[in-house]
Amino acid sequence: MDDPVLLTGAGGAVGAAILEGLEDAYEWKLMFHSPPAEEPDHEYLIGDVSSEGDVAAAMDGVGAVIHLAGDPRPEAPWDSVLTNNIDGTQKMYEAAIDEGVEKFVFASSNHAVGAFETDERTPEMYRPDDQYRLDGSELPRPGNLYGVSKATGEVLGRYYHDQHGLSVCNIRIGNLTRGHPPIDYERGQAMWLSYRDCAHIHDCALQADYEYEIVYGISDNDRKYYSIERAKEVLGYEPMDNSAHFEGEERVAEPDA
Ligand SMILES: NC(=O)C1=CN([C@@H]2O[C@H](COP(=O)(O)OP(=O)(O)OC[C@H]3O[C@@H](n4cnc5c(N)ncnc54)[C@H](O)[C@@H]3O)[C@@H](O)[C@H]2O)C=CC1
Ligand SMILES: O=C1O[C@H](COP(=O)(O)O)[C@@H](O)[C@H](O)[C@H]1O
Repeated sequence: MDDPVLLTGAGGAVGAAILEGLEDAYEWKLMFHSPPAEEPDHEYLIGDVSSEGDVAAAMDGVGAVIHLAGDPRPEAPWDSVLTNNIDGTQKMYEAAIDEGVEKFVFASSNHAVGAFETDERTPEMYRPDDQYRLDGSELPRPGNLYGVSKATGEVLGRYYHDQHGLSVCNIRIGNLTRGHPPIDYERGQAMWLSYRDCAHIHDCALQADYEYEIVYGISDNDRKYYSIERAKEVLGYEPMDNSAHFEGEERVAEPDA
């Protein structure tokens, strides 16, 4: 990727994981919602993804996009997800088409399919011996309006890919936590995404060749109900981490060589 990569939501947790892992791998153009506490080492701008003018300025001169900006709260109200997540993502796609961007990586979420976790399936589906898997080919099944907004972002990508040909990768991110998996939270351990695996899967999504993809962004956890086979096959994703390698905050096993 020779042209700069636009990273929206650069000031957030996922943005931090990506920048920590891939700081020198790309020429970054960062978009923040409010001024960052420290002066970034990369080109940046302040803007709102629901503003056509801000988005056009952000997109100017970039060859690829990682779109993270939005309201990440599972309990977010409709007004917020409508503006920040749905309208913001549609404006990002329009501007990407106008700019001739090649690749668009969208931060989707486990909550786009949260309602597959029925009373009958849980908590067994969170456990290592359970064989239930979602693989990205299933229809969205959100359990909240935030999940609806993420499913809508995926469908917007489908539309802009089919009509305009840009490559789109939707990463249904699990639960990103720094340093160790969530503690005393089986669901979170089953969908843990470590910081370095987060950076790696986004790197893969910038490098690989594909048309339109939906993949799960989790580490290679023994507990899992999301298949990572599609991410491995299409993107070349090779996760390093596994929530089973931790007891609480402490790492008790190393990744397989
Ligand atoms: N952290 C996680 O485990 C997961 C995150 N995601 C998704 O990844 C993305 C990033 O999430 P996090 O970094 O955790 O959230 P975060 O809240 O730490 O970062 C989101 C960033 O987007 C910015 N933002 C919000 N609305 C904006 C707008 N209208 N215009 C411009 N910027 C705006 C915020 O200022 C913030 O810096 C979100 O889209 C979220 O839905 C999906 C699944 C799991
Ligand atoms: O999409 C997201 O998912 C993670 C995990 O969901 P949770 O309901 O198990 O906490 C969430 O932490 C994050 O805020 C959200 O953006």
